Parts: sequence; C-alpha cells; structure tokens
Amino acid sequence: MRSISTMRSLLPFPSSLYFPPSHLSKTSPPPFPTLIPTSPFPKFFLKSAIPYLPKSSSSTLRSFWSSCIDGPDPSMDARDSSGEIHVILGPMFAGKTTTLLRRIRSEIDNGRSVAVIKSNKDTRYGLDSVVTHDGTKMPCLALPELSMFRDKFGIESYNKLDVIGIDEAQFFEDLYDFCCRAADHDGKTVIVAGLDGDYLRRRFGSVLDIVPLADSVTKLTARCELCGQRAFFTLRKTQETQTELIAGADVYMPVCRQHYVNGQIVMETTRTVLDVERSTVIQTLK
Ligand SMILES: Nc1ncnc2c1ncn2[C@@H]1O[C@H](COP(=O)(O)OP(=O)(O)O)[C@@H](O)[C@H]1O
Ligand SMILES: Cc1cn([C@H]2C[C@H](O)[C@@H](COP(=O)(O)O)O2)c(=O)[nH]c1=O
Repeated sequence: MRSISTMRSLLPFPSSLYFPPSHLSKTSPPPFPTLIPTSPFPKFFLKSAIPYLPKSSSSTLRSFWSSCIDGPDPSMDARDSSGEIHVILGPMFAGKTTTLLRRIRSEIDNGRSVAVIKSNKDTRYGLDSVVTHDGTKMPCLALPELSMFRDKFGIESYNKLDVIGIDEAQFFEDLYDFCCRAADHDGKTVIVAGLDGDYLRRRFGSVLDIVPLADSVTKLTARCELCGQRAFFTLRKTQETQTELIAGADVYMPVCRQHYVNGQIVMETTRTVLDVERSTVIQTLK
C-alpha cells in the first residue's frame, strides 16, 4: 500500500483540489468531501488522463480513482459506508405512508435499526405515531425540523441507526440538507414519503428538490373518488386558500385529471359566487 503522499505525487493536479474520502485521509475531512475535482479540468479529464501515465502509475491511479468513485471499502462501519435515498410521492390516499411503513418493517425484519420521523404539524392522529388512512401505525418522533433529529434522538443512537423514515416530508424546509448529510456523509438509508404537489398542483415544500439526490423515486396513484380511475391529484373541497391545511377526507379527495379540472372550476365558481354575495350583503348593510 502506497502512502498518501506518494499517491498525491501521482496526481496530475494540485492535491489541494481534492478531498479524499475519510478512510484515505489522515487529517479530518471537510464535512462534505468533494469526490471529483471540477474546474479547471475539462470534462474528458478522467478518461484522458489515465492512459498517458506510465503503466505502473496508471494502475495505481486507476485503483485510487476507483476507490474514490466507487466509494469506500464495504468492510467500513455504517457511518463511513455510502447511504441511500428513496422517495415515495403521490397525492393524498395513494398509499405513501402504507408503503413507507411496509419498507421500514422489512428493514426491521432484516435486522437493521430504524427510526421514523414525521412533521409535528400533522396532529391528526397524535404526535407519537405515523398512522395511515386505514389505521396502520408505527411509533415515531414528531419534529418541527429535521435538523433537530440528531440531538433529540441522541448522537450515539443516531450513529448506530441504519435507516431513517420520514413521513409528511412536504412540511420539512430542511429536507434537502438533512437527506444529503444523512445519506452522503453518515451512510444512512433514508426513505422519504410526501406530497409532490399541493391542492393547486404546485410543488409542495422541498420534496421535489431531493429527486436529484435519490436512488429511487416511486410515484403512487390513488383512485379517483368520482369515477374510480387512477387519481394523480388532490382536490381541496373547501374554500380555504392557504397552502398548508392539515386535514383528511373531510377536506380532500383524490381525483383523476378530468375531475381535478372540473372540480377546480366548481371551486372557482363557488368562490366567485360567495365573493359576490358577501359584497352584496356588505353593500346592503351600509
Ligand atoms: N378517498 C379515500 N378516503 C379515505 N381513505 C382512503 C381513500 N382512498 C383510499 N383510502 C385508504 O387510504 C389508504 C392509504 O393510506 P395512506 O398510506 O395513509 O395514504 P397516503 O399516505 O398516500 O395519504 C388506502 O389503502 C385506503 O384504505
Ligand atoms: C393537498 C394538500 C394537503 N395538505 C395536508 C393535508 C394532510 O394533513 C397532509 C397530507 O397527508 P397524506 O398523508 O398525504 O394523506 O398534507 C396541505 O396542507 N395542503 C395541501 O395542498
């Protein structure tokens, strides 16, 4: 095994540009090591540099690069191994929480240690459990933000964790940073369930932002309450207009595209009629 300084001397660029994975570094690595140097080298750099080196250096460099790019040695402990991010999306009633709990259960059955987090904004079924619309439950920690998780759960317990489940992910503003750190740096498998869109079909919170970080993305569908076709959207049946409105089937229903469009027209018309009536009443009372 060559020393780090010998390897550095083989690098065709200043070693200060490169932060090796922690198992190759004698000093503390920065919190988020950059694995592949970017500028000032052209995109073909990786492919083109290796063949021009002397043969012995070439194989050393090749194994050096492959350890950097493929990730650390699998015999390393969980903190240093690479993590995973799996995202479960869809409208309300699509089975996101059911799928999350099923995956968490199977991780437990495989002997992995797990924790489940949900947003403390969702008070529908109490704060100590994640509960599906048909009543399946699992204990959880309810938090206002994910950055509090390590401290609340305990650093030692956090270090031993293999899998973190997150439900109602649309309510966590720091979702991106948390997932990045947990998977890239801490080696956790993170399974995230949340609404991709709100009742107006606009992006909801940071859920879509983590798609580029994800190993897998599953978009689920529900059944349209009006026609039984596949439902991709959530229709709000009431006149409230704020984005966040915690509720269940009393306020929301899953709908197909056609019924979403029709439903929005009905809601818009109702809103206009109510507005006209309200201003008429106000005028009459004046
Ligand atoms: N329109 C509906 N109203 C109430 N419950 C429903 C409706 N459609 C489906 N469900 C139930 O909800 C379950 C899914 O619940 P859940 O996993 O909590 O969904 P999600 O997390 O995507 O909102 C379904 O298996 C079904 O039993
Ligand atoms: C569409 C939409 C939903 N919400 C709220 C309503 C519920 O409390 C949750 C979603 O729960 P589920 O597990 O996916 O059924 O989000 C909201 O605040 N705003 C919306 O536009």
